[in-house]
Amino acid sequence: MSADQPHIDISPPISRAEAVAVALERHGWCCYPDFIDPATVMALAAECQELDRRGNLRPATTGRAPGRHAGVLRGDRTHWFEAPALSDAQRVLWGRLQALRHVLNRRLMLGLEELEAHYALYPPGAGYARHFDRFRDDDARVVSSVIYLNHDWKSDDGGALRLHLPDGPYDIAPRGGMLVMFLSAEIEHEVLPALRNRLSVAGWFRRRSLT
Ligand SMILES: O=C(O)CCC(=O)C(=O)O
Ligand SMILES: [Fe+2]
Repeated sequence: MSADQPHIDISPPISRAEAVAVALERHGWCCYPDFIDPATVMALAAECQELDRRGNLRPATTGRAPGRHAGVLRGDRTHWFEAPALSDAQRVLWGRLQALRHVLNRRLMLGLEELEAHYALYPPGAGYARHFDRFRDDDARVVSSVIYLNHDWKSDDGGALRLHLPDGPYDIAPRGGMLVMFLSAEIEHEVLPALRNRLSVAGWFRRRSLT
């Protein structure tokens, strides 16, 4: 290679985070199995279940207005991560998501300044109707992420995340450790009801709000 040739290093192995950034740029979404290690997934699942046993998961709302009725739209119960007051398991996941934020900013120049995340538990039969993650009254959400915490999920347990892509619907089973990411303003999606509890951490990478 001559000295004046630009050298762009895209040779493998690229990191998982970089693979996610490349896929996001090309397709607007991506899914990455086993993105989070099984021990962390187990610890997060145990914590989510314990919070639910203690009544600390609350019926989810939609939009920013507190208490906005969501009952017909979504049936999950949630608990927000309250950084910097994070549990050990939350801190591991938070670190991975922040690392991802830096890579997305470096590779895609998205200007993502903040992260917000919550546990979500969908009891059997609960779903989330077709929607976009970007609110009408707040355009700060740029990239959505979901990490699933479900051990040994079977295809007939239901509970798929259905992405509505230009080519048609695409279903992703919520298997433990899987990361799904997509552009919040562009990919419409829904959660199909499941036969068993369906656990996850949903997160949003935000830029400074323009509205
Ligand atoms: O849990 C999922 O698969 C997606 C959840 C979702 O769409 C949301 O919380 O906005
Ligand atoms: Fe969503």
